[in-house]
Amino acid sequence: MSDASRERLAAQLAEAVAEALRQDLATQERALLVVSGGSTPVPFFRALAACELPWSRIDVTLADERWVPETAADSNARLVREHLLQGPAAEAHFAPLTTSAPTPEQGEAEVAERIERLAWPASVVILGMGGDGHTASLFPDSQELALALATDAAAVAVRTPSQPQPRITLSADRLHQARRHVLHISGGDKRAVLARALAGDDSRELPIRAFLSCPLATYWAP
Ligand SMILES: O=C(O)[C@H](O)[C@@H](O)[C@H](O)[C@H](O)COP(=O)(O)O
Repeated sequence: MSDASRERLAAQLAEAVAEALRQDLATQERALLVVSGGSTPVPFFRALAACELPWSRIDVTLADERWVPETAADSNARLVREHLLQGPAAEAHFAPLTTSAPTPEQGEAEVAERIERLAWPASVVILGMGGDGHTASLFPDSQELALALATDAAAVAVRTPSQPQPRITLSADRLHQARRHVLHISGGDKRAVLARALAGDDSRELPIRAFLSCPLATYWAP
């Protein structure tokens, strides 16, 4: 593990994402960035927040979220607010993926309505990946995986035996529609999972496979 190389990678990714947003904002009024949660994006969020951008013209949303209040330690919305929406970047319009409804199934329609108002198609989708090949909240053992891979709905509530909380995820279709796709990962374990995904043929085993031909620009550090 090398913190310095992860920081360097985060800075390179931030510059590439900022450039993509600037490019799109040259021809459209607003641009949308879709980010992932987890631990990997934190240095990227900080580096992007430091980039000079017309933040008030940028929408930000998440690829997925745990159905927890924003005060929870593992809320992706909290992560985005604390590390990305800081300084001038606080001017961005952020659309979280949770509501006050007790379950994601009950909140799904309101979330879908909220995110439909954003500047689709997204300029960039940044995906993470877990050791089981999941990306966003498309887990191999999600009960709704087949639905989330096939539906044209924007967001899907998911129940996953391997995960402690219910979640909500953007559908594969909605994520596919973005202009640019990035996979941001670190560590030898994840490189090995990606190699398996590149060699395999079933998105139900390693859901990241559903994005390999987007094309997916991989940002990896040891
Ligand atoms: O909120 C999340 O957890 C993301 O939805 C998930 O898909 C994440 O990108 C991977 O699990 C990688 O997480 P790490 O960056 O923490 O390894």
